[in-house]
Amino acid sequence: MVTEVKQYGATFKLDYSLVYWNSRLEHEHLRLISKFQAGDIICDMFAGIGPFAIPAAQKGCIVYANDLNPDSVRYMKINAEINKVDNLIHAYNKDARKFIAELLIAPSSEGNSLSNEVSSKSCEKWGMHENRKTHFEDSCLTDKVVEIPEENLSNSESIGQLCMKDDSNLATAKRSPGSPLEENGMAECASTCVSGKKKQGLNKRPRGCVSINTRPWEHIDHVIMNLPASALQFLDAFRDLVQMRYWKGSLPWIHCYCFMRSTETKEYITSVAETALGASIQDPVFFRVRDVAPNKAMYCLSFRLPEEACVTGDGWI
Ligand SMILES: C[S@@+](CC[C@H](N)C(=O)[O-])C[C@H]1O[C@@H](n2cnc3c(N)ncnc32)[C@H](O)[C@@H]1O
Repeated sequence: MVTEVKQYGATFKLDYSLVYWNSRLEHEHLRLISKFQAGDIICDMFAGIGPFAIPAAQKGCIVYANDLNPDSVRYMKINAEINKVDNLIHAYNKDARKFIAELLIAPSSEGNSLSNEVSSKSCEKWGMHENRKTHFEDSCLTDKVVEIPEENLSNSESIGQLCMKDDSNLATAKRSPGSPLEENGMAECASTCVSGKKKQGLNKRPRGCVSINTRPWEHIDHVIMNLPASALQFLDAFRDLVQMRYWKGSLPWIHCYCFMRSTETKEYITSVAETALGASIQDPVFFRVRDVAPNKAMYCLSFRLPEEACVTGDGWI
């Protein structure tokens, strides 16, 4: 049965029989999003119909959101449109390991750039249906301008500080022609122009426009992993994935949801995460989300991806 629910000002259309929805997570969605800032690049590996992705995009974040369930992705796209943030959310329907590997894979060689034609094709594939295609093609090949209320830009994110070099050819991603990214159109459309001004149309460039051209293998601010029963095991996907020679700025925060039984400890959960990552975690932060049974609670384990888990040399794996 298709229904509509509201959370923190966003509307979500969904069919309970086809997709996951838990209204008891509303506070947790809000808590995590409160840590994001306009312009942040967010990667949601288990996005469902978008309860993290959509409010994050409403805040002005660029979101790469994935779910294995095609119905979830279908509703996520519908909800992105309903909430008018479809220009900030890039939706994928893949297994989470494949998704993160393809999103973060770095170019095989500098200067091996694909043509605009490839980017355009990728963007066509990204389109939800025919009448959206022009919009996505346009937005991939030119800057996108989105409307963000002034109050969503904090003082530290004044337009001048956020503004980066304009690069409307971001879509010409440096990929080898055989890359799966070419086929799937991943990471091609991250050139987003964020405007603090109200009432700006798509592809119009206002004065004071903020352009964010960072590609996901260069920088991601936060990764969300809300699949509490097994997200810890998915951390192995990050082993040797980020290449430090391409990475700009701090490594991402990973927010990995998990269950903890009363017989288990935070140290034990951390050790499970470290084993999966193949690296030690510095200063893990645990947040108790809710009790799910008398002896079992849901937690969010947050930590910065350790450099030890990344490729630090010049080598290409
Ligand atoms: C607990 S729900 C979380 C959904 C949403 N993030 C939320 O907070 O409500 C987990 C989601 O992970 C998806 N999922 C399960 N296994 C997956 C996998 N291997 N790769 C990607 N997504 C997966 C499910 O379809 C489901 O939508």
